[in-house]
Amino acid sequence: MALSCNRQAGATRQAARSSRRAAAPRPALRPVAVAATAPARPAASPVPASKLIDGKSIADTIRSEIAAEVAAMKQQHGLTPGLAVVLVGARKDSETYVRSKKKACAEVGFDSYGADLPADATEEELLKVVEAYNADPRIHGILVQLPLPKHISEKRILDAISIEKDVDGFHPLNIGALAMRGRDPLFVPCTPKGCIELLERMKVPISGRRACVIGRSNIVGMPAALLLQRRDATVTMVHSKTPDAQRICAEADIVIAACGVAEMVTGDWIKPGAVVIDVGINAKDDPTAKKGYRLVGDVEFEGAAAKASLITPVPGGVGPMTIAMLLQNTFESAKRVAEGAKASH
Ligand SMILES: NC(=O)C1=CN([C@@H]2O[C@H](COP(=O)(O)OP(=O)(O)OC[C@H]3O[C@@H](n4cnc5c(N)ncnc54)[C@H](OP(=O)(O)O)[C@@H]3O)[C@@H](O)[C@H]2O)C=CC1
Ligand SMILES: Nc1nc(=O)c2c([nH]1)NC[C@@H]1CN(c3ccc(C(=O)N[C@@H](CCC(=O)O)C(=O)O)cc3)C=[N+]21
Ligand SMILES: [Mg+2]
Repeated sequence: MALSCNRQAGATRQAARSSRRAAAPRPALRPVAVAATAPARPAASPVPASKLIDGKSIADTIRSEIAAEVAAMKQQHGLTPGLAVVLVGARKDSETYVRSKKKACAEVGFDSYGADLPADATEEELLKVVEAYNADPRIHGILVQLPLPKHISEKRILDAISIEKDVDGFHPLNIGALAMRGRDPLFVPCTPKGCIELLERMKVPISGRRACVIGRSNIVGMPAALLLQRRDATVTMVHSKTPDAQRICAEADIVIAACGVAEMVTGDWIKPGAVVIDVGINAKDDPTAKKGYRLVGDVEFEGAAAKASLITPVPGGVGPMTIAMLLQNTFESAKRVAEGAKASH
């Protein structure tokens, strides 16, 4: 097992890289010249920019807001938020996500800690790591990257994470509070929280609207539906046993697609003018792409965009928001410590 911390060389290197990036001049907004040489999207795409929800750019804004708050926290309280990311095994996609989470931490000024366990690590070994992080005052958030290898009980591991450090928001006590009126969870799961944040920043009204959530997983669909309901939407969840999912979806003003089936939601599923949030991340073979594949969502983008008033792209939609919300949750956790606030459950 390798326990590591990026405080020294890693953090400095990342900070240097991010400040270089921040210093790089942005191209001036000159529509005529720009449009003539470099259209914002490929010319083949009929989707106008005014329909796009730019998750990447909204996430960048949130990250710079957090960076400023972290600097103030360091000054006022001498406290640096710390996030621990635990990876078991070596799935390529998980390694990529964990890397981008640690990089995002460094860029906003957090310390990040990591444990990389081999794929054959035992449940007991993983529990020991979680317990060490629960007890470590430098750490305000613990994320155990999912999925875990089959021989380890996700339930047992997620239940072991201290709810005060459960920045993924997956602990049953946090989910339970999310489901109940008059209660507030300590943390809301990052991906659904990011979906709502996109709707709010785009000024999409939620109260009184019909919403359809496609998928009911513990980490995306179910908490997304709870969040919409808390904002007074009338929510229908559809799943793999729903016979008429398309008809139900076509009545919705807001669609959150999280079914894990590439491009399943076509234009026929979308009511004219609806707002479409595509959570899906799927690799699709594409011989013209550098890696031989490209990422597509659970929504067939161009067909759905033709009907929608607003739509998130993949990549560049919900994904970057998930990471921004993870940073936000970790910051909030550190702030509770800084302010000595007792966790309210
Ligand atoms: N952008 C991001 O930050 C993140 C993206 N993702 C992506 O979001 C998607 C969903 O992830 P996750 O929730 O973990 O996936 P899961 O596989 O855990 O859940 C998928 C859900 O979709 C339902 N479903 C499957 N097939 C259909 C169908 N044909 N019609 C209707 N519903 C269906 C399933 O139904 P049932 O319950 O009956 O099995 C299940 O509830 C994936 O593409 C994943 O890669 C996930 C996490 C974060
Ligand atoms: N404990 C835990 N918490 C998670 O939050 C969690 C997890 N396990 N397991 C896997 C899923 C998936 N997930 C994503 C995060 C960021 C992007 C993301 O940044 N996507 C970019 C592109 C990424 C790329 O290019 O590969 C985008 O959509 O633009 C995607 C997916 C978090 N998850
Ligand atoms: Mg899953």
